[in-house]
Parts: sequence; structure tokens; C-alpha cells
Amino acid sequence: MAAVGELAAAGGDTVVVRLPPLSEEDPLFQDKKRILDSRNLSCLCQVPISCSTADTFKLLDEMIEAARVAQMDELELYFYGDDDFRPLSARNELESLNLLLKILNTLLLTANDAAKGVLHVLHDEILLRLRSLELEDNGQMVTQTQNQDMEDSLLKWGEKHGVKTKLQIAFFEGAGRGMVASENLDVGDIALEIPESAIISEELLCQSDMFIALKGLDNITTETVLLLWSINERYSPSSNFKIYFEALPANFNTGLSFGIDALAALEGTLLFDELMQARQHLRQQYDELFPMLCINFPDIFKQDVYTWDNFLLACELWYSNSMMVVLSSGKLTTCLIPIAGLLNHSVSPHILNYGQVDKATKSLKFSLSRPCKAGEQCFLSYGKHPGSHLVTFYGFLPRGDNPYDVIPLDDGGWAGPHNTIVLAKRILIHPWMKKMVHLCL
Ligand SMILES: C[S@@+](CC[C@H](N)C(=O)[O-])C[C@H]1O[C@@H](n2cnc3c(N)ncnc32)[C@H](O)[C@@H]1O
Repeated sequence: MAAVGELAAAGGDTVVVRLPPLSEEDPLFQDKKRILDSRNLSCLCQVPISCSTADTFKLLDEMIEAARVAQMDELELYFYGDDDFRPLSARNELESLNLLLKILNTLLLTANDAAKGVLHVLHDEILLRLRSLELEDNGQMVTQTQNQDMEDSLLKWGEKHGVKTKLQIAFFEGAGRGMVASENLDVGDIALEIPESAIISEELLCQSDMFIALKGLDNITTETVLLLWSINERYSPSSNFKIYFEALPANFNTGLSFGIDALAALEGTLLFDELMQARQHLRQQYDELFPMLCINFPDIFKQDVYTWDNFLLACELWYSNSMMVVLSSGKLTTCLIPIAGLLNHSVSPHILNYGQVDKATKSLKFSLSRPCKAGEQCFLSYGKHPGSHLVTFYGFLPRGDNPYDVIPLDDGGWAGPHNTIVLAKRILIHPWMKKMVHLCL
């Protein structure tokens, strides 16, 4: 949602803080409008420049309340109660406070001295609230790193290619590598900046033999070509991204490659069905492409490289490590991003908004939506995923209550962490998955 700020002089003594208006295209438009109306809230708040601090804070509470409603997603709306005046979720709260902060920063750029006073009060209070959010998700750091040489090479490679970072690589119990802040980082600080030229995206493909060979074929999407290209690159000694590929884990251990024992233990659960469907889909896709491509293009697709195991490994790499990014060309595309790919996920992340290459600097910036102290793990949001999706495509369950762990009900609604309806009879849950659903039981 783009931030909209406006410094309007209503008789010269008022500043207007304007949230982006609700979009009528939003499927939740009517519900959000109804909630705003019923609470006497508006996306537009007029703050008298002579307002007392206490009154300014009251208006700020209303702005935050309106921002929470405006930023609400379908699940937050479903579990929303008429007497709810609390943060709806860690993500919603971070989004709401950061949206207001962005609007106030824009207003401050053009404000006159009289207006600056009240704007600073609002701005500083939001920063204070962001700094005091108690959102713990500290993985236990085991060592600085396990494979120092490999990670050092990756960071040096990054430096050579223009990567700027205030993060270091460390190893965490149960999560592999992650990144920790090397200094105290505050809201708005850029923790990591990756030049567009260091991003692996379909734009690299255009000149490749593989792209040219497959261009005329129907039924092969650019994303599939990129996945196939990455299989070759991973094993090619002359790849420009050799160090990146070498630094990847040997196995991703996502649900897609769970062994027989793990699958047997999950039999009867919804997760088992999701895993089996995803694996079958990938196997079918592989069988449609191979051995056909090896026969038709033997110089490009070597049989010993394009095995089912390597194909599955590449799928796991793309599922667990890729990010959607809008490139400077304006194209939204799936990318692998060296070094940024080391950031682990949290339901209360430090980095929320990172999906757009800055056209001026031609770089992708990862700025903080909440502070991260030196030595703390810095988390990213991989998106609003339930546990089953995270296990299937990433191979882990996040710490803390995941608000996206919900189960569909027959009436079209959901049961989840905010709702204590008993659902045990609807799903057979293996003890291993207890964490995902314990709040529903
Ligand atoms: C983008 S990579 C992050 C870097 C990865 N930890 C590594 O060592 O290369 C995503 C993978 O990290 C792990 N991961 C990410 N967030 C996690 C979390 N909160 N808890 C446990 N594992 C996590 C999962 O294995 C996931 O598939």
C-alpha cells in the first residue's frame, strides 16, 4: 500500500495525516468500511498544531486503530471482535506503525516550523512504540558459524559485487545459518543492500543457450527454464554464481524430500496430503520434461545432471530460498538473492517490506520495520504462511504462535490461534505437528 501524506492548512493550524484510502477493489472493502464507521474512525485525521501532547496521543491511537483496520487481512478480519482494541497480529501492528511512520516522514519533508512540532511528537511516539514492541523470536545461536571458510568467501564475493551489509552470518540451533546484526539497528536502518546485478533472476537467462533452445517450446514457463538453468549452474565450474551455489546447504530437508519414516509418521494428517500432492505434481512435471529434453538437446541437458534427485533439489532451493522482487525494469519476478537468502523467517520479523529494487540505486534494500540489537538474529518475513506450508516448502515450523495456522470450517470460516473451537475430530494430528495446532485443540 503506497503511503500518502498531506500537509494541509485548514486555516493554517491543522495538519492532515491521511492513510491511503480504502480501495473498492479490496474484497474486504465493505467490512473494513463498516468497522471504521462503527468506531467513528477515518483514514484522514486532522491534528491541530497547537494540540496538547495528551490529545495528540489520543489522535495517534485513533490513527493506529484505523491503520490496523485498513491493513487487515481476511483472517484478521474473521477473528476480529467488536471490542478488539489490541494489535491484531505482530505483522499487522508492524505494518500499521510503519505505514504511519512513512506518512509522517513524508509530511516532515515539507512541513513548516509550526507543523513540525506536532509531527515530531507523532513520529517520535510511533518510533517509541515500535522500539518497545515485545516481539521475541530469538533462536539460540550455537556458534558464530559452522563453515567459516565458505561463509567468508560468500561475504567477500558479496563485497566484491557491491553488497553492503550490517549483518553477519551465524549458526542457529534447528535453523542452520541465519544473520545477526553486527551493530544496533533501528527502525528504517538498511540492514542489507544487494545490487540488482548480484540477483539471480530471469533477466540473466536471455543470453543463455538454454533459453534460446527452449524459447520456441510451448508449455515451458520462464520460471521453469530458470529452475532448469540453476541446476546446470550449481554444477558448473564457470558459473558467475559459483560461490553462491557452493555455499548452499547440501540438502534443504523440506517436506518435499521427507523420507519414508517421516511420511509414515504423518499419514492421515492434512499435511501428509499436502506433501503427497506437491511431490506428485513435481514428479509429473519432471516426467513431462525428461528424458525429452536430454534427447532433443543433449549438449545442454546432460543426463547425469538432470536427474530426478537434482530436479527435486532445485525445486527445494527455489521454494525455500527464492523471493518475489520487482526489478528496476518494473517486472515482478522470482529471484534467488545471494546473502539475503541467509535470513531466516519469523512471524514477528524485523524486515517486512523488501520486494522492490530501488530504481535510483539499482539495488534491493532490506530496511528494518523494528529494531534489532547487535548480536540478535535479524528475521525476515517469508509471507503469511501456515505451518503446513512452511513444513512442505521450507522444512520448519516457526517459533511463537503462527496466526496463519488455521483450519477451514464447513461454514466457510476458519478456526485458528485466536479461536478455541475444538477441531480435533476434523484432523488427525501426529504429535510431531502438535505445535502447529495446539492452540486449536
Ligand atoms: C532462505 S533459507 C535461510 C537460510 C538457511 N537457514 C541456511 O542455512 O541456508 C530458508 C531455510 O532456512 C530455514 N529456516 C528459516 N527460518 C527458520 C526458522 N524460523 N526456524 C527454523 N528454520 C528456519 C529452513 O530450513 C528454510 O528452508
